[in-house]
Amino acid sequence: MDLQQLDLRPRVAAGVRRGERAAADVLRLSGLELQRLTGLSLSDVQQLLTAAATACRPHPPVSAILLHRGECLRLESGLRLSVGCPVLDQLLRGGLPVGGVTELSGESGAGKTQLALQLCLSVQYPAQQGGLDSGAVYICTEDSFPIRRLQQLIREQSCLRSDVPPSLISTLPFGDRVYVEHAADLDSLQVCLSRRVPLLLTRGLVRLLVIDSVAALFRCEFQAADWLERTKQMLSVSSTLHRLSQEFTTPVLCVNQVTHTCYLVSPALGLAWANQVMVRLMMRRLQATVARGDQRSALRRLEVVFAPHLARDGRDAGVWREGVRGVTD
Ligand SMILES: Nc1ncnc2c1ncn2[C@@H]1O[C@H](COP(=O)(O)OP(=O)(O)OP(=O)(O)O)[C@@H](O)[C@H]1O
Repeated sequence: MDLQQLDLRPRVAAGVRRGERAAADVLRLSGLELQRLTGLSLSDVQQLLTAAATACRPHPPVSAILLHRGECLRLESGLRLSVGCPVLDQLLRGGLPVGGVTELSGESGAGKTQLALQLCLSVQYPAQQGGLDSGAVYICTEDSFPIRRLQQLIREQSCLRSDVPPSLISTLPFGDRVYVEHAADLDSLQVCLSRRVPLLLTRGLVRLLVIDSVAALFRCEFQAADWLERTKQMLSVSSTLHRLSQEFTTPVLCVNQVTHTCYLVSPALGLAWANQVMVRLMMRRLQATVARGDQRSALRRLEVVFAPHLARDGRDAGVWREGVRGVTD
């Protein structure tokens, strides 16, 4: 934000021109430093600081009455994006939280991509059906986007979502509202997150951001000795994701891989990344199989590893033609 754009008294504006600082820089300086740089009095510096702080604040303050009337979506902590399956929604108390980063980790073939695709369709339903009435942006980092599987999931929506009137399902342009991006390295990811994704969010075209997978980028770009740079880049990506999620009340889903150490399977990227996610889910592929009609599936288990609002728990599930569904008996 340019300080010249602020609504300032002429004397203060003249002082600002002498100081040649941006609004964010001004807030990092003490009152005395600002007085020295601008030649302004203490009360003028106070006015300058108030104007700069107001300009830098991303959201206006919210009063209790606005919250009570439900007029501030951004602060409604209860808002969730349904997974599209009542059993899994029950585990997640309604689905993914809209403000924060959710990580879904698991071994190859566990079904992470299947669940992520399902969320890209679920987000398109109206709020009454657990959606957010908008599209999704899906950033692939390693594999190409599974377009044929997405088409199959779209065809099978009426089977998965028997709770939704078929007339509504047939009117939703599912395929048109999944925006696919490819980011093969960290620079492309940052460009995508800082330019293209905010455009889609600002225009209201998407209300879900998926990165599949986040580990791939950090695994291939850094050697063990580059841990400091790797951590810096990881924090930079995660802070961008948090900002987008908070600013646009949008759930962010990061698919992550796992590392095997002795007999332990743990999510990749270590503690530095673990501290950046709000909800960590883990999907496991078990030995047993389950049947449903004419279909068979390897049994999966979706577990909550940590979340501020959820207990550690899990549900069994299967991956079917129509998508991922919890198994109840
Ligand atoms: N059309 C389908 N019908 C039924 N099950 C399917 C279908 N397509 C994929 N699956 C199941 O999903 C599994 C693949 O899941 P998915 O691609 O989500 O794995 P992943 O956890 O993302 O693995 P990776 O980390 O390797 O990408 C397959 O092994 C299969 O069991």
